[in-house]
Amino acid sequence: MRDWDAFTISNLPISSIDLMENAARACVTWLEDHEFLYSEKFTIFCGKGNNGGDGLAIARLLGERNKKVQVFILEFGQPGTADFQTNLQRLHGSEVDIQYLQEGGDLPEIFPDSWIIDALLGTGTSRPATGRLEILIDFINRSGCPVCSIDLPSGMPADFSIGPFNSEGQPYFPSVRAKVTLSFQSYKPALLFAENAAYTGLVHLLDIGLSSAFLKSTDPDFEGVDQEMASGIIEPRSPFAHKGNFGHALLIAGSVGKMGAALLAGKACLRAGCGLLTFQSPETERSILQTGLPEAMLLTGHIDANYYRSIGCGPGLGQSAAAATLLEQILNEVKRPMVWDADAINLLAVQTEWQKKIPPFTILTPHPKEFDRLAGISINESERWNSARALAISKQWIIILKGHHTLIAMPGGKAYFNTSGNAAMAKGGSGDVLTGLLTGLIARGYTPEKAALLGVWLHGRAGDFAASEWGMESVLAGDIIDQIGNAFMEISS
Ligand SMILES: NC(=O)C1=CN([C@@H]2O[C@H](COP(=O)(O)OP(=O)(O)OC[C@H]3O[C@@H](n4cnc5c(N)ncnc54)[C@H](OP(=O)(O)O)[C@@H]3O)[C@@H](O)[C@H]2O)[C@@H](O)CC1
Ligand SMILES: [K+]
Repeated sequence: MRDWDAFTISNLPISSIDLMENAARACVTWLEDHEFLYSEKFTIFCGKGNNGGDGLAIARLLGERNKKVQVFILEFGQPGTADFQTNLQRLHGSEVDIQYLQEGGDLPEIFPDSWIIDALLGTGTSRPATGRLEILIDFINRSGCPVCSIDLPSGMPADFSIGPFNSEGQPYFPSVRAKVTLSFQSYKPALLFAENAAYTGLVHLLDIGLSSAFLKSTDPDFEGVDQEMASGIIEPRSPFAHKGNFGHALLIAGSVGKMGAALLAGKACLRAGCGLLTFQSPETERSILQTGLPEAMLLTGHIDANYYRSIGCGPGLGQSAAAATLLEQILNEVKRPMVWDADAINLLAVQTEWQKKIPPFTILTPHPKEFDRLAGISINESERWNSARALAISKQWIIILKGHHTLIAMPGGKAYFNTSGNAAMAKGGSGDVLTGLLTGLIARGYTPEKAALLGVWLHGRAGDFAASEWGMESVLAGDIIDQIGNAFMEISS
């Protein structure tokens, strides 16, 4: 982010103070467009870095709109940054009340019915808050006033989880609890971790005019998957092709009582566009599969695994000895990337000698608990993300770590986070849909890397369409499948 700022300042005719003004204006415009400006009073807490400079500029702009504004500047024992000082001078000419908070001094008296603007610390946070800063963060959190944090909730480091949490529920990094966080230009990793969400509140990204040339000139090792990226991956379906051109997928899925998972994966697999689908499932469950998904075939005997263009393993498979034998046979025969999920991953965590047989670029789709079984327990989400990235490199697997912002860690070291999807998808069966979709996309001809990015995006967008039809509480995994077509059409047009 700092490199991006510096690139913009040296390549665009814009100074850092003007960039700060852009940032403050973007915040106030957002506030004007939302309920915040119905409030007449604002209490603004500023540090002495550039985040505090943003707070001072916001104070001036709110003052110009005839709002009642109090500013409290926390003395860190350092002079402010140059842009902080410039904004302090600009503010001195206004009606805004400015007070300084000293180490050891009294806590401030604030308007009880104001909104708090939190501009104590931003991306410069380098360590857990202590002393006066920690006391002030606690004071803000107990004030009962709604809080709007600028760039990041103060105290939250830009790249990490604020946890682990102690027995009283206090995080290792004491942080402001915001109702809304207005962040500049791009997601900081901290804004993506589910365990930080109670502190970030709703996150809104604001465009402050950072140079797009910078993004084109670099290949960041961490990037968001968005509609533009998904549209760039999708390949049109040739009008001259037949079903054999779109690949034959094999799903090793289902066991007694868990055939629903197999069906969900199978339907999603075919919705991904592949030509043919065969299940390897228990013979006794034949009628469920053939009634539930007549488009698919069923295999109960020996598998010639190399016949299939893609293989997905795990949905509803269970962890029986028979399932383990089947997977071991697959591992001994198959040399091309597969998709492994659910019980296949749980078995892999136990049968550690299998791990070296997993073909490179195989996609694994664990949820956090499955991942911890595979890679060891992480103390927080940022550690888990780092662990997933390291495992993807060391094993040459593609790891899709499912979550609110699903992480996609590539064997080459690059990682992506997904920006589609919603909490309505946190229900049984949703993961089976993703596994089927990924298996179908590989059969359809996408490389595993492209299938991972496209599949995760489509799955999330289908979930978004399903949530807008059924509401956040009532989406079923099958509803996600029904919307895969709409998600495809959105990025194909
Ligand atoms: N660059 C630009 O053009 C633009 C930047 N913008 C804004 O700038 C923000 C980044 O500004 P920044 O780099 O000055 O960092 P910021 O977070 O304000 O403070 C760092 C200071 O805090 C200190 N400190 C750290 N941790 C601490 C702790 N626990 N307890 C106590 N002190 C602690 C740290 O001390 P140090 O670690 O060096 O000892 C340093 O003195 C960014 O988030 C955005 O809001 C926008 O205006 C857009 C244009
Ligand atoms: K802040």
